[in-house]
Amino acid sequence: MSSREIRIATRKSALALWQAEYVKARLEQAHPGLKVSLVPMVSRGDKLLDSPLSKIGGKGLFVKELETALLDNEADIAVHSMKDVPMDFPEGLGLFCICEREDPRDAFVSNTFASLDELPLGSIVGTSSLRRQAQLLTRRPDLQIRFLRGNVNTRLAKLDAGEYDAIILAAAGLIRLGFEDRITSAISVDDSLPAGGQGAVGIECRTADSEIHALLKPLDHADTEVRVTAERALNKHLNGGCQVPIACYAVLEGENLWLRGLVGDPDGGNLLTAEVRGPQRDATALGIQVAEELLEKGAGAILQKVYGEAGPQ
Ligand SMILES: NCc1[nH]cc(CCC(=O)O)c1CC(=O)O
Repeated sequence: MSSREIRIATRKSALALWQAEYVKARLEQAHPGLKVSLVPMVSRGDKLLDSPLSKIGGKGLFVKELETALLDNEADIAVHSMKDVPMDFPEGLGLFCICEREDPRDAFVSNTFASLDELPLGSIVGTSSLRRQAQLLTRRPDLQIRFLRGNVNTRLAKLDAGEYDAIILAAAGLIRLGFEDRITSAISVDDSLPAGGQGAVGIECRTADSEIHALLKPLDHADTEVRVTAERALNKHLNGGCQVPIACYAVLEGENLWLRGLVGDPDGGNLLTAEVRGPQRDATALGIQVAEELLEKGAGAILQKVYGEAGPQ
């Protein structure tokens, strides 16, 4: 390999930096002697942490600055949480690597109560995810959902300050940042179906940079890739992402893939579900099939209501 350096564009949040450092370490391990550096940047989404994401232009905000750095040749790769990566890439960029998935579940975090089931009537739960809210309120219509954004540390601090009886976060983020002991209980995917791509890290780079593609190869995780491919196909067909009340989760069963999808009214009480089993090689078609089934069941009206309030994602 050449002696060129790989520059990683990354947001400055603790989780983004952890993920960038993780990719740096994996690249250095796979290619001894390779030079890898971080190019930290502040995204517009990071500057507007107090507004609901859906109201300020969607999660694409976090990705745009990184993509501009790639296109301007100020960096070579961008490391993303797969659940935050929009479905379509700008001309000249694409996703060229998906790393092994961490725990994909949502985590229940509380200083007082052991699990969702033990929350007293009317408890205050912090989350700003419409996906989590829809599933929580369907199961527990008595709960009061309160807005909660900010990075993982901020969210934990708000819980510790007593603003909430419990909060819901992705287990993966907590584990990566060394807060695994804050996970009071992991919520089964049967009770809170994750967001597409949750727990997986992906790497975006220039389509034409075949030298980088080759260097990224050892970080590919085939099982994760096929699962996330099915989940993203579902999301894409529904025009969604993690700021809309869409959940989807794929697992492998030998040669087959089992994909579950869900669209829920954020106010609770109306959860539409669909699932399919089929060959792994049909991952994209299976994602579209589950999305179609959700649309047949009325997902369009729920999503229209959300998009209507927030504008397109
Ligand atoms: N939406 C923000 C976000 N993007 C990725 C993660 C966690 C890590 C992951 O899912 O890979 C989180 C935090 C959360 O949802 O609690």
